[in-house]
Amino acid sequence: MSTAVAPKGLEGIVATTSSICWIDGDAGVLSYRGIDIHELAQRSTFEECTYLLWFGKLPTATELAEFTRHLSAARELNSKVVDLLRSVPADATPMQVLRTAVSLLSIYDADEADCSHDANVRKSYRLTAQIPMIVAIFDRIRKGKSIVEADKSLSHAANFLWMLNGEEPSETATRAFDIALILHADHELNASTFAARVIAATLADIHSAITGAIGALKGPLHGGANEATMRLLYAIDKAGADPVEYVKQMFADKKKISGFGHRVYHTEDPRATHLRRMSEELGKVAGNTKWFDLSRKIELFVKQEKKLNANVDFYSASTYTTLGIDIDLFTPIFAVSRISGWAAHVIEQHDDNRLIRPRADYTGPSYPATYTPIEKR
Ligand SMILES: CC(=O)SCCNC(=O)CCNC(=O)[C@H](O)C(C)(C)COP(=O)(O)OP(=O)(O)OC[C@H]1O[C@@H](n2cnc3c(N)ncnc32)[C@H](O)[C@@H]1OP(=O)(O)O
Ligand SMILES: O=C([O-])CC(=O)C(=O)O
Repeated sequence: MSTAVAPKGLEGIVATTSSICWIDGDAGVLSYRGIDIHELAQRSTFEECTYLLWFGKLPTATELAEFTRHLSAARELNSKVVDLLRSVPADATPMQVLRTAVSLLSIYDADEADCSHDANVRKSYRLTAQIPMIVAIFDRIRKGKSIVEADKSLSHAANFLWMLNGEEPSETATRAFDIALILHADHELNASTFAARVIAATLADIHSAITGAIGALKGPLHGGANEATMRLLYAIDKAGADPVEYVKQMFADKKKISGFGHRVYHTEDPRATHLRRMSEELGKVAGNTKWFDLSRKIELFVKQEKKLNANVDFYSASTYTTLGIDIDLFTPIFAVSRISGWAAHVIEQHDDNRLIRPRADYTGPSYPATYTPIEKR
């Protein structure tokens, strides 16, 4: 066995084969099953991308209609899960609640322990339909509003906005949200997907894998960075500060700027290109480009000073704020989309499984260390 130690954080290590997502971090290319993300963002829908991720090809019109019907039919939540959403403290964060509710879902899922391909696909439909429901229902409960029933005639994006706001979303908001879902759907072996695959590789069920993935997504170095970005924008705005001076001070204090940098991209994150445009366009439609303008000033300065590019989380912050979405829903909304990629990876892992179990380079006391009896320590 090789004794070479992998680079810290496993940077650059190829840990598995996968046919789902291909990234060229130097050229700024992201593709789902080989299809460029720019083309998908312009021409596809979240439903079609999810089909592509799960089944490895674009659907025919009949296949897409069938898939969409299955996905919307799965918009059902066990009443025990709704009871949980009612019983948690109103100040619980939506990410805490989502992680807990997805874990609870497994108890009421008829296929829970079945890790066969077909059972995984059935559970993937359910999880993909249920995660947005959990996010929307909890948000309404904590605000003292009545729950809005799912509308099975609406698209995935429109139904989420409908259940969240209780009013039919505009076409502009629905399409913007759908594009955001497309952009966030998968990203190869990012931390949450890798966590999901490690869990799945023990032959644990998909709910366990997705519960773990949600836990990994929550961190500010990963999906939590979209919330952290918006908190930064609010802090600058509230202080009435010059964004460049504010960020300069953060650099001086050795603080990281959320929404910048990436382990794989060494150039523009192709998803940021779309989110930047959406942030600006939605701001213009809403008659308020304040958050876009502030973001752009920060982006130009960070790029100039540190050669760091905005990642997917940077402009999703101002985009979601302009869509009227609360800050602590940003990371749950990442999960509303990423469930499609997580599911694809769990299915792929279970279809050709081997336990994932690397080694550690031991740096503790040398062996054999003395066991001193407790009374002599
Ligand atoms: C969906 C996603 O998960 S996208 C990523 C979301 N996360 C963020 O936006 C959080 C901010 N960004 C970061 O923390 C990092 O860029 C990560 C976590 C995304 C990538 O991390 P790594 O590949 O491990 O890079 P690492 O953190 O080692 O950074 C390398 C160097 O760039 C600096 N750097 C990287 N990102 C930033 C940043 N956002 N702000 C300031 N400096 C940064 C580091 O301080 C480090 O500098 P040093 O070599 O002088 O110590
Ligand atoms: O790939 C990564 O490390 C993080 C990321 O951009 C994502 O998960 O979308």
